[in-house]
Amino acid sequence: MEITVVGTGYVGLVTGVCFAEVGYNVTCFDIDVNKIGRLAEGRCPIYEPGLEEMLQKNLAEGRLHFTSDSKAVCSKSDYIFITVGTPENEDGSANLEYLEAAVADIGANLCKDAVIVIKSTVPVGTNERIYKMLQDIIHCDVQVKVISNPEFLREGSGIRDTFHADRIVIGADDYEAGRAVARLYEPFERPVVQTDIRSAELIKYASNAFLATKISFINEIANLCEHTGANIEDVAKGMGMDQRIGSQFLKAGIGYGGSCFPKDTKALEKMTEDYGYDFKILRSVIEVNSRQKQQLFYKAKEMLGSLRGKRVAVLGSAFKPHTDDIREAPSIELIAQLIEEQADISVYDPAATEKVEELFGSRLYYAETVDAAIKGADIVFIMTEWPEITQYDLARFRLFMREPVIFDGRNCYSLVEAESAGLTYVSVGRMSVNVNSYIDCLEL
Ligand SMILES: NC(=O)c1ccc[n+]([C@@H]2O[C@H](COP(=O)([O-])OP(=O)(O)OC[C@H]3O[C@@H](n4cnc5c(N)ncnc54)[C@H](O)[C@@H]3O)[C@@H](O)[C@H]2O)c1
Ligand SMILES: O=c1ccn([C@@H]2O[C@H](COP(=O)(O)OP(=O)(O)O[C@H]3O[C@H](CO)[C@@H](O)[C@H](O)[C@H]3O)[C@@H](O)[C@H]2O)c(=O)[nH]1
Repeated sequence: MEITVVGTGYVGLVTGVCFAEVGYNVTCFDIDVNKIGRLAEGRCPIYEPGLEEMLQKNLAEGRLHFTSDSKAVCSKSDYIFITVGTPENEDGSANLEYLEAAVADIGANLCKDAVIVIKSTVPVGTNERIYKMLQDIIHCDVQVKVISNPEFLREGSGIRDTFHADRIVIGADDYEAGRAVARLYEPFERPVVQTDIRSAELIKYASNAFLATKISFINEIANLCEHTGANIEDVAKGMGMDQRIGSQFLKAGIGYGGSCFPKDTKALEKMTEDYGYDFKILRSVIEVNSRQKQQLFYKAKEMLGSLRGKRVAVLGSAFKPHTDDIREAPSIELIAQLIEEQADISVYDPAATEKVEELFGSRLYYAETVDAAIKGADIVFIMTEWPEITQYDLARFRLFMREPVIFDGRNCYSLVEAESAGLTYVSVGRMSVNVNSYIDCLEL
């Protein structure tokens, strides 16, 4: 059995490495020749716990291969998993140009029967369109099937999520072809949901939009806590213990970021618009998130006035811990606002510094430790709950900062500990200082 994975981003690499780990012969293909060169040497281009070790093991054992020659993979593959990016167009719709280019390449080179499995997140109807596209391109006498198999892994826990997936979703209009893909997943021993192809495509968007809704909902409740004096952590705990609600994705903060929720909620909104439907909840979820992302900045302005010339340390820039991904990270928007304010900015992140530097260059100071980032700072913004930050000794803020003022977007510390460490500490949905009026100054 020969499996090809097209695209070596997060999804492609984790998929390829995990299929190899359970015993398949896997070839990963990418148009990025440099990336393929590094991968073939066992060097992982992304920060993903456990991935590099598993990659090296499967390379050494001969089950995992990397190539930038699409002709070679198309001539031997039984299953071709497409995992290329589907980023956001300017109007919010999903950009399918990478997917179409990958399909055109496969179609032009395919010379044996194959099942094409689309793992990329794509709008409803795309798999059917891809099938038609392949019918037009393929010139050899081969049979091709197109199956939808959306991916649900999270960055930072991709390998664990693959081996412990809650479900594997397979969408197929050809039932037997769908079963064949389901059988590929048998070594993982996870539940499979097989549906028609359009339902599978929508399961992916609906799942992400629902999780984003939970986050925006709890962030709204957190904002209400700040008006009423309730404590968001107690409220979320009390809500989450109801099994119908569930405790996950009820952590209030500075809004969701990353390469999926922001773009997928917008793509779903655009898709519904195109069908002439007004998805009111989804529109609000997106609006609430964009307001939430600006919250800390406005809290700081409300409390301190102009930030011009202030020394500001931003702790954490990845969109969440255990990844170096900064796509749509709330920290990036904050840093841009701080630059506009002419603040003097230092940034610390244990994994994402290189990517932040690519964006902002010499406009920031890139610290290698929390100590170095906060030294001499007037204000700290906590943007990512890395263990290095949540477990930081609070006494050191007093030691290194002038008059420590901490704006914590991830509720990393207990109010009591922050107070006894002598910090002016502002978090989300927990009334440590009077910030009742800041919401009024948000004009979005
Ligand atoms: N990142 C995640 O955690 C995650 C989780 C679930 C689903 N998804 C979805 O999976 C898809 C991929 O996401 P990602 O974050 O892994 O993407 P990515 O941007 O990290 O990687 C995409 C890869 O595809 C390669 N590529 C582009 N065009 C190609 C072509 N024609 N042929 C071969 N390779 C090509 C790029 O060089 C790149 O290496 C998206 O649709 C995304 O929405 C992502
Ligand atoms: O209670 C919570 C949970 C998450 N977040 C934020 O939400 C964003 C997304 O987090 P998470 O879902 O853990 O990360 P992703 O890697 O983006 O994974 C999501 O997006 C992927 C791509 O579609 C899907 O495959 C996953 O199932 C889905 O969880 C991050 O900014 C988190 O800080 C919160 O603010 N509060």
